[in-house]
Amino acid sequence: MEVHKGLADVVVSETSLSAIVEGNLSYVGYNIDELVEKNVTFEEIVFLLWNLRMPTRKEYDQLCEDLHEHMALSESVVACLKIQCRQNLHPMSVLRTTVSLLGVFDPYAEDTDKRSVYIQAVSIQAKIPTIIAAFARLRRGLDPIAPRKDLSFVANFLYMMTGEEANPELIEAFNHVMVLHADHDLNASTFTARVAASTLTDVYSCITGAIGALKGPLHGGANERVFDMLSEISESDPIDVPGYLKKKLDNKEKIMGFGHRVYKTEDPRKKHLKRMAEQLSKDFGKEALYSLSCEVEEYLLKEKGLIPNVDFYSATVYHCFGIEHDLFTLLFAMSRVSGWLGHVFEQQREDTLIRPRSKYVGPTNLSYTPMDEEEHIGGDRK
Ligand SMILES: CC(=O)SCCNC(=O)CCNC(=O)[C@H](O)C(C)(C)COP(=O)(O)OP(=O)(O)OC[C@H]1O[C@@H](n2cnc3c(N)ncnc32)[C@H](O)[C@@H]1OP(=O)(O)O
Ligand SMILES: O=C([O-])CC(=O)C(=O)O
Repeated sequence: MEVHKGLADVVVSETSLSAIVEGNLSYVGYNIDELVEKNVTFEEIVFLLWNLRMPTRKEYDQLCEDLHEHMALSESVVACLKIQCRQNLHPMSVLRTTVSLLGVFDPYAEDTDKRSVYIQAVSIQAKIPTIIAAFARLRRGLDPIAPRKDLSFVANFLYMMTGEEANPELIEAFNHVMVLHADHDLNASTFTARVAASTLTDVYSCITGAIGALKGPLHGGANERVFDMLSEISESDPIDVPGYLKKKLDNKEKIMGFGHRVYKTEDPRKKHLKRMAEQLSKDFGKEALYSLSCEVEEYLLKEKGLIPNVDFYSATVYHCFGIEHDLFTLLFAMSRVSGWLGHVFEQQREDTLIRPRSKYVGPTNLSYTPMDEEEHIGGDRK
């Protein structure tokens, strides 16, 4: 039995959502560079990933209306968010639990007809920004701000965070970040969502599992750790980028925001995020953070041939948006849920249980001895 550790390079399904070909990333055939350059809205990407084509004006307006209709949180959900404002509970755990809770309050959560599944998906997609913004405010002792029907998905999120309408440049930049994070082949959280969907479980269960997988530091959780690392370097006296990184590499520690299972030369999202990080750091007086990031990138490329992944410059971008660093991965989830849902639909259509094999390497031919008998072979039960 050949073992494919980490399923590296194993193709386990077909998809029409996103493709990584020769270092380029496309969604349903549209290169992300063009989607960013032409300012395609995040709502268009949501439609694209769920329907495998771009919307007509009528379909687009309908999706925006559906999202607006489902953005608000019930009092019960807000009450549960308040309970979760205790220290030491990671915000990604709050998001995971709250999305699961949405299923508890949805009377149609177990329905599997097309319309119900669509409403479940729209409800999850629409409520995630409201959950994040409400939690961010509640834990600071502030009241949540209700979403507005006249604002786009991105503008609404920024508004709910602060109570003020963001300026158009900021909305455009945030929209780019959302577009860039929407889907990415069979990454770990998407795979989690698809494995769950393959058992024909409900949509809330698929997305709850995916959030849990994205939280990990080897996946989406890396963006938060990137910020921790940059802060640690910049707070040290004297600042010694090569010394800091060399020590980590010598200790065989992974540098967060670097390396990728698929990309070995360049992550096509990086150039966009780096450009945004440069611009936003100028706009918000965070140039030192940006130049430190560049120094880290240069050192790791030169010394180890390591390349930044999507999480590296997104940390600087999110920081410039004024987002607290333990919320960074939640912003990733707010975008990626569009891809997860598209993959759940695709997996439901495929209708095949995902169930790989493992190679057994444990002990064999043991003979059972009841625990109360004196002579025991097993250590703990002696
Ligand atoms: C949205 C996302 O999920 S993007 C990824 C976010 N995760 C991170 O940024 C965490 C840091 N990165 C990593 O841990 C890895 O690069 C992963 C998990 C992303 C990919 O891992 P893999 O595909 O398994 O690559 P693998 O671990 O085999 O790396 C190959 C070599 O590069 C090294 N390497 C890879 N990434 C890093 C890193 N970030 N820091 C130091 N060394 C690294 C490995 O140690 C290994 O070296 P070796 O051949 O001398 O043993
Ligand atoms: O594809 C991966 O393994 C990780 C990644 O970059 C993503 O999920 O965006």
